[in-house]
Amino acid sequence: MSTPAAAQADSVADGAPFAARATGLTKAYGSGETAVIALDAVDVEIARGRFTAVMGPSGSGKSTLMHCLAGLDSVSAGQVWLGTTQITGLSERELTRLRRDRVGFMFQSFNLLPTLNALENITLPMDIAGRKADKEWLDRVIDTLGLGDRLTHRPAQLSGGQQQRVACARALASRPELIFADEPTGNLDSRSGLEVLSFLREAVDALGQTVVMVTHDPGAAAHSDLVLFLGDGRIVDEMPDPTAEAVLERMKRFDGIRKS
Ligand SMILES: Nc1ncnc2c1ncn2[C@@H]1O[C@H](COP(=O)(O)OP(=O)(O)OP(=O)(O)O)[C@@H](O)[C@H]1O
Repeated sequence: MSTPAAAQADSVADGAPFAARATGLTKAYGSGETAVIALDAVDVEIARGRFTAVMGPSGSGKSTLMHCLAGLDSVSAGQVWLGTTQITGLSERELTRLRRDRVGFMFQSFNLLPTLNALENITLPMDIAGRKADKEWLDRVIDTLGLGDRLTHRPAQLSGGQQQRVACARALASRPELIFADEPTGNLDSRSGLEVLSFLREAVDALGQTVVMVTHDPGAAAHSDLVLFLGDGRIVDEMPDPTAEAVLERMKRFDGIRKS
């Protein structure tokens, strides 16, 4: 979403005021009478250098929105841009390259490789792409995430919170334009979850990254700058500078609609 502050913070390599943008984004699964409209003509702008949370009831289209914005899923209608690049219409090969070069992902399951140590896991996507890490940036990410003394540990030797921090460092390592996090605290105890949220916040505030996070947790959403609320495949509300209480109250209104 555009705000004056976000517009000012726009120091973008490719000159686009938004990290991602969609217009008329529609996604249908199946066809005919059994078709499910997961996203219904959504217009959305993800401000650069900001932390955006996406919330809404189960089945409201949160993951679908994230997947379509990240070029992980095709759209049925509408346009999606990453920076100034229109990604709708790109070939699968072009999309793979774009995701690899410009997008970072964090999922609920950390997807770390058990035989590699923390540092090897962090640099794996770049190693696969044949790219050299920017050492200064990598050191800063590792330092910010407090992983300096854990780099030679394998995932089994790390706590859940530490593993998720490694996954966070992996998403940040190539300095992507945009990081998508899908329930990044879903599998963590509350202390580790809080740690990861603080680091995502830090990635935005100290490192200037852009983060989009799907979550069910009002406490997690309270770490963001802006919450987008999805209902039945549409963006039905938004809340700048959210608090956990205000988000919870807003979510209750979805329950009220369902029960009435
Ligand atoms: N591959 C698929 N095939 C058919 N329908 C799908 C598929 N993926 C999602 N859907 C449907 O699209 C709608 C939106 O799903 P989506 O996973 O985006 O919701 P969500 O808000 O992320 O839900 P949750 O909070 O439960 O993860 C749902 O009705 C879902 O059943």
